[in-house]
Amino acid sequence: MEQKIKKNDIIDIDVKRMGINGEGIGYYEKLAVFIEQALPGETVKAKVTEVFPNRATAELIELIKPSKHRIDPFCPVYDACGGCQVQHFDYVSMLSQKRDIIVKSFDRYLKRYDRHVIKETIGMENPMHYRNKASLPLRKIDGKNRFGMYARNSNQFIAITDCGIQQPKINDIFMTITQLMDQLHIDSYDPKTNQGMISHLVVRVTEGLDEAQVSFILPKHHEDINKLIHPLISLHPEVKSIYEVINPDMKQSFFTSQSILIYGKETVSIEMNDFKFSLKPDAFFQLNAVQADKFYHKMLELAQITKDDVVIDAYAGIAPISHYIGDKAKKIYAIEFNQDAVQSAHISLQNNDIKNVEVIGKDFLKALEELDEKRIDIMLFDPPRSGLGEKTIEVIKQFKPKRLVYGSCNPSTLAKDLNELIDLYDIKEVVPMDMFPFTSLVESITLLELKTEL
Ligand SMILES: C[S@@+](CC[C@H](N)C(=O)[O-])C[C@H]1O[C@@H](n2cnc3c(N)ncnc32)[C@H](O)[C@@H]1O
Repeated sequence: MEQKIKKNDIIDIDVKRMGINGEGIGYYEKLAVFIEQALPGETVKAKVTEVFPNRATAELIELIKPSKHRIDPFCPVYDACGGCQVQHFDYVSMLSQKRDIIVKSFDRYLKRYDRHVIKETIGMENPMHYRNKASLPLRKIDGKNRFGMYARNSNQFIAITDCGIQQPKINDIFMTITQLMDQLHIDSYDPKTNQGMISHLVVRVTEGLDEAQVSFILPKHHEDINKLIHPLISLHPEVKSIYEVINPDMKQSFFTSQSILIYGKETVSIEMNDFKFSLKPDAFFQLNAVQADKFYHKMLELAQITKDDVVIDAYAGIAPISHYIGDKAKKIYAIEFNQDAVQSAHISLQNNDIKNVEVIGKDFLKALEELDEKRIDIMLFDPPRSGLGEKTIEVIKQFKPKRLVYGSCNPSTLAKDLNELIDLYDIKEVVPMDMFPFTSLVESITLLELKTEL
């Protein structure tokens, strides 16, 4: 079908809602047009950048009628950097947009549901400086090593000096390391020229115990990396753990099996809800600890666990959910396939003297296949963005736990998964949770109860 608009057309358009990537969406002759940085309620002039059969994209060129919720972004490189998507929208309005993104996903993918089950988004009192870990590329620019981010929708490097969503200590450590590299003539690796030494830095800082872990990511081993250790720890004694990670192709994640401890302890410690967690560099830990604590408490509240319940903590990471449940359940199986996370979970459960959790270091489906347990009362899920998927849903239908608590970081896969479960389960409550302020990411927790009439 021929579209009414074509590339480079300039259009005036009313923005109706926000898409999952934080863009404004308006309709031109029924065609959805996605406009970056346009806000719901605005009328804008936009230049069409691409036209596809079912949608178009456009670039905002003028605000004809701005939203009263539009604000000035706090970050000087916000327009270029791809890290945040919604700094131009006031925080409280964005919280209700996050709920709306879930509503729109449910409208699209669920054959039936009651909108009232979706509650208000739980936000942060102070949404700045929440990230406790950053994995950033390095580049040498005008003779100096810099850390940065990639530009929106591209791999163009944008140098930064400070980031308002990272904890200040992370910014300080990045700054110190790049300055030390300048002094010691250690260069950032440049993939275009294949020259230099360090391609990325991963820095994690821990709440409560104020420890830091630094991982240098290098395409190949280099002895000179050791020169950075002593100046770094004398300037930042909180750095308790340093790794050299050899990653020749950067295809998958930063961490590879060649992660070598070059200074200090294998793990750093974080305190949350009176638990002390020990983190290896590649172990998943929620990036926003303040919200993570609320997230786990909410999961626990919705799960309504009793002393007789056998519980599965699926996609467990270092098993924080199992820690929060602790002796409220009869038995908990924490299932996680990342071995760094599994080791961290074992150490943490032992340190916190939690005895009724069995950590199974396997793929979720394999673990359930081998599980010698006839009855599972409650399953708590916290999967990656791809959601549960068909096979996991089959397993749920086979075990039929009385209650499912589903922590999700992707409203689309959540809605698709729920659609496969609603013949067997009632959706009782969906609680959106803002784990990543100033981004368009939406997390939520859903409580499902097995239908009683079945
Ligand atoms: C979103 S994280 C949640 C971790 C944990 N619940 C927390 O709050 O810290 C998802 C975890 O699932 C793990 N994972 C992903 N796919 C898996 C699978 N098929 N089987 C077991 N674990 C898996 C990942 O390694 C990751 O640690």
